[in-house]
Amino acid sequence: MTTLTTGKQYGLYINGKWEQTAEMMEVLNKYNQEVTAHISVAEKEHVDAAVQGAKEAVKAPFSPYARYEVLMKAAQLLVERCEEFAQVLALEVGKPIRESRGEIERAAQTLVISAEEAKRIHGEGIPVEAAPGSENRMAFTVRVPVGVIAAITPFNVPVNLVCHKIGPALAAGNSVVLKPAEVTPICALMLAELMEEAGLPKGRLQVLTGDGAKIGEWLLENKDVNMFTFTGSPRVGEYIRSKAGLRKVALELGNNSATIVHNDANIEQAASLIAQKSFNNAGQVCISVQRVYVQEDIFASFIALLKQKTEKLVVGDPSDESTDIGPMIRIGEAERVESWVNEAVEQGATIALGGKRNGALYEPTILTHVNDDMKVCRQEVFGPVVSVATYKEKDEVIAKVNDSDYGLQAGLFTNDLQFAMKASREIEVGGLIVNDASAYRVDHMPYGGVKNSGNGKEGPKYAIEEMTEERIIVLNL
Ligand SMILES: NC(=O)c1ccc[n+]([C@@H]2O[C@H](COP(=O)([O-])OP(=O)(O)OC[C@H]3O[C@@H](n4cnc5c(N)ncnc54)[C@H](O)[C@@H]3O)[C@@H](O)[C@H]2O)c1
Ligand SMILES: O=C[C@H](O)CS(=O)(=O)O
Repeated sequence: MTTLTTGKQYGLYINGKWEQTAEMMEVLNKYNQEVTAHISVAEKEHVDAAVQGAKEAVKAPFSPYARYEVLMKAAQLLVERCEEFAQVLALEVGKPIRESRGEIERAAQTLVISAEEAKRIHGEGIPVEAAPGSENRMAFTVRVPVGVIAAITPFNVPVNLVCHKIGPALAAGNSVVLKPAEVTPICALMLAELMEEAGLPKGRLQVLTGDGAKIGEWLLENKDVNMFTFTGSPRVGEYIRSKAGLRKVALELGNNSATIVHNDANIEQAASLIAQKSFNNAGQVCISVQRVYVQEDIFASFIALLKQKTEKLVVGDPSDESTDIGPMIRIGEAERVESWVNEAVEQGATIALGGKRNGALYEPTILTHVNDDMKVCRQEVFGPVVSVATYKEKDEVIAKVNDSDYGLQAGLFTNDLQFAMKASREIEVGGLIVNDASAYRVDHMPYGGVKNSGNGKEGPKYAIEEMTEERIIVLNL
C-alpha cells in the first residue's frame, strides 16, 4: 500500500495484512465533492478477526523500551512525511493546508510524548506494614495494560486524535483496534502503514473501515474488547457507554465553548484570538469558540475589532496556501448551520458578518443580539459561527457560561487576578484558559470535559492512566 492519490482503493489492516473487501465505500474530496478514493467495508467476520488478532498480539513480549523506540521512529517518519499527510488532510477533511501541516506537527509531538511516557509508567509503594497485624508485609503497585482497546475517532482531527489514542494505548502495552471516521479514514490507514514501518509488532494495531454504527455494534458485542476510547458526538458516546457494560469507557465529546471578554482585558488581543479560534477548521473543533460574552462597556469596540479581523479570513480551496477556511465536512452540515443561523435571525439575532453558504463552504459568521436558548448558543454548532452577547456582572457571566449541558473548556480574557481565580473555581469545565480563547490545547496537558462533554482525560500521561489497571502486589515476609 502507498499513500492516497485519486482513485486509490484501500484495504482493512488486520493482523499486519491489507485486506480488500468486495463492498467498497467512497471517500470524497470535501472541496469539490469528487470521489477521491475507495475504502473497504468491514463485516462482522473482519471485526472479530481484528479483535482476536489484537488479543493474541498483546500476549507477546513488547518491552517499554521497544514501545518507546517504535513510537519515536513513527514520530520521525511522520515528520518526514508531513507534507504528504497534510495534502491528504486538505483533501479528505477539507482542512486548509497550513492548518493541516500544523495538525501533523502536533501529531508527531503526541507520538513523541507517548514514547517518553512509555518509559515512565510506574506504581508506588503502599505502606501496608502500617496496619496492625501487617508488620511483616510490604506492598507496591504496578500498572498493567488493560488488553484490547477499541478506539473510535471523529472526522475533524483525524491524525492527531488518532495519535492521542494509539500513542498512549501502545505505550502502555495494549493492542488497539482502530475505527476511524468513515468520511476521513485515509490518514488513519497511512498511519497504520507508518507504524508497521516503524517496527510495530503485527497485530498490535488493527484498522477497520466502513459503516461506523455497524462496526461499533460488532465491537461492543465482542467481549474480548476490554476498553472503549471514543471521541465524537455525545449521542454516540452515550450509546457506547450504555452498551459497554462494566468495561472501561473513556469519552471525549462535544461542547458549545464559551469565552468571556471582561472590560479590563486587552481587547485587541481578545478579538484576534477569538477571530482565529472561532473559525479554524470551519469551526469544526470541539473547543472552537461558539459563545462570546463581552462586558457591556466594551461591546461596540470589541465587535468592530472582531469584524475587522474576521473579514480578512480567506474562504476557499483548502489546498491553496492563502486559504484560512475550507469547506465543512458535508454539504448537509453546511445546510444545517445555515438553517440554525436563519432560525436565530427569525428569533431576533442580527448577522454582524457572514451568514452566506456556497455548497459546503459557509462564511465565517458573527451573530449579535442572541439569547442563550437559540440553537446557535444552546447546542453545539460545530461550524464557523460565533454568537456574541453582553453581560454586566461577573456572577452573571459565570452563570451564563455554566448554563450549558457541556463543560469541555472555556476562555476568559481579564487582567483581574481575583476574577480569574473566581472563574477557575466556579466555571464548570475540564479546562479554563485565561487570556486566551477556549480553543487552546497542547498535547501533553490533561484534556477532557465534564457534564455532556465526556469523562476521562487525554494527553498521553493521563490517557495511560485510563488505559492501564493498577495492580497491588503484597509480600508476606
Ligand atoms: N472532546 C474532544 O476531544 C472532541 C474532539 C473532536 C471531536 N469531538 C466531537 O465529535 C463530534 C464530531 O465528530 P463526528 O461527527 O465524527 O462524531 P460522530 O459521533 O458522528 O462519529 C464519531 C465516530 O463514531 C463512529 N460511530 C458512529 N456511530 C457509531 C455507533 N453507533 N457506535 C460506535 N461508533 C459509531 C463514527 O463512525 C466515527 O468514527 C462533535 O460533537 C465534536 O465536538 C470531540
Ligand atoms: O476537536 C477537538 C480537538 O480535540 C481539538 S485539538 O485539535 O486537539 O486541539
